[in-house]
Amino acid sequence: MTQQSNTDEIKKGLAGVVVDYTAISKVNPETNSLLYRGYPVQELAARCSMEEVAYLLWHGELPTQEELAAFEELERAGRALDPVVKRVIDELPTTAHPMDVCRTAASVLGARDTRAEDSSRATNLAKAADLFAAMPAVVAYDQRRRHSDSRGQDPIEPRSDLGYAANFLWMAFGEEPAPEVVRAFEVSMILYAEHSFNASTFTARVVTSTLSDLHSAVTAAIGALKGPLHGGANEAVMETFEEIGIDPSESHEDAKRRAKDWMDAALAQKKKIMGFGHRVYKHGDSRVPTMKAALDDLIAYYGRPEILGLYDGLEQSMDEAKGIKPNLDYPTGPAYHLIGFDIPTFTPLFVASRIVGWTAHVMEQLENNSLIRPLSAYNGPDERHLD
Ligand SMILES: CC(=O)SCCNC(=O)CCNC(=O)[C@H](O)C(C)(C)COP(=O)(O)OP(=O)(O)OC[C@H]1O[C@@H](n2cnc3c(N)ncnc32)[C@H](O)[C@@H]1OP(=O)(O)O
Ligand SMILES: O=C([O-])CC(=O)C(=O)O
Repeated sequence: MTQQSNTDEIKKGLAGVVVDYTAISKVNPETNSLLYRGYPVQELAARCSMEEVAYLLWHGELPTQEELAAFEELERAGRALDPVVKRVIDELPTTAHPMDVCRTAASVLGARDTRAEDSSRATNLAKAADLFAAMPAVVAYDQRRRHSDSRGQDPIEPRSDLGYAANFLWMAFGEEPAPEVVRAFEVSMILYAEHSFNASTFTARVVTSTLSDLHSAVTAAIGALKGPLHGGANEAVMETFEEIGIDPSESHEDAKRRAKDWMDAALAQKKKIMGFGHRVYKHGDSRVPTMKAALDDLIAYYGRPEILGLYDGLEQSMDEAKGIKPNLDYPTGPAYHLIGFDIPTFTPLFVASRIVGWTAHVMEQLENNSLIRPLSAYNGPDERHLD
């Protein structure tokens, strides 16, 4: 291959490159749709629990009642914070970003897993279910310890009478959450669970393609999700809201006006606005209407119309100025804020959900593996010699 033909083939950021098949989800920007194993994500979000969706993504079919009961039992049994993970977290400074804490926890759980070198499908399914069950306690405990005095706040014991989403909120806040809040949170978890070959999932597949283990793939994927061009954008959205200023006594219209002014000034300075744009969807993210409806429910439940004013103001002025639409991180940011999570916890919430998609892709990659190793076009100095 000549240098010239090599260069012609370069696709920066792999934009538009199809690298493999997947049967896990279908992102279709033409129809603005997202299917998990063939089911529209909107239908799943309206009718299913997070546990059912996790089962579907891993197994390819929704569980029967018996299969669901068995999976729920397994998930509930694995919720407690691992004592070694707790000790390691306690050694980390409370200034550590919660994504670094999640990444460390995934790595510690891998090092403690006696099945580490077994990558059979049955073992990987068990490892995936364990990680899915374990991560909420990590996220919840880390938020609690960051808001306590130097002795730390004890983790809240999980409740086996609550579903995945309700128990997650219980462990984070120590209060039984209202059904409206649980439902909105569960919808966000379902929407975040899977999205084909996004950057973090591709990272997991690259690691898996070397025949490394599932926990290594998830640990690397967490690192990829952290960046603001990917999962980190949900935190950046809320930082934007805070920069504009949140005033619960303000009307929807006043908040909207201030948000529009902020956006016009930011775009005039050519700033990139987090929570807008997408590599695949160019006419709007298929998941946003469903998450926006969940956000509307939270705004009504908490009585916070000014949040909607900020949301509408930014969205409208971005649309008018550049025609760029919000992505899923745009409605989840204010939704998590209303629920009571602090901003650095937002991307770890994404982790807890996306563990499902990452691990489904780990198993799919192994079913028909080929080492992922693209080529590069060299543009460094010509050959030279030491003399
Ligand atoms: C769950 C998720 O991970 S969803 C993604 C979350 N990430 C964000 O919200 C970060 C903000 N958005 C972005 O940075 C981008 O839209 C990305 C990275 C998501 C997608 O990027 P790409 O497909 O590479 O599009 P690209 O960055 O080339 O943008 C195309 C044009 O739109 C502009 N644009 C895209 N997104 C934005 C944005 N959020 N704010 C301002 N301008 C934008 C670019 O500046 C570029 O303009 P130009 O052609 O005049 O240079
Ligand atoms: O698909 C992408 O590039 C990013 C995204 O929306 C996701 O991972 O959910």
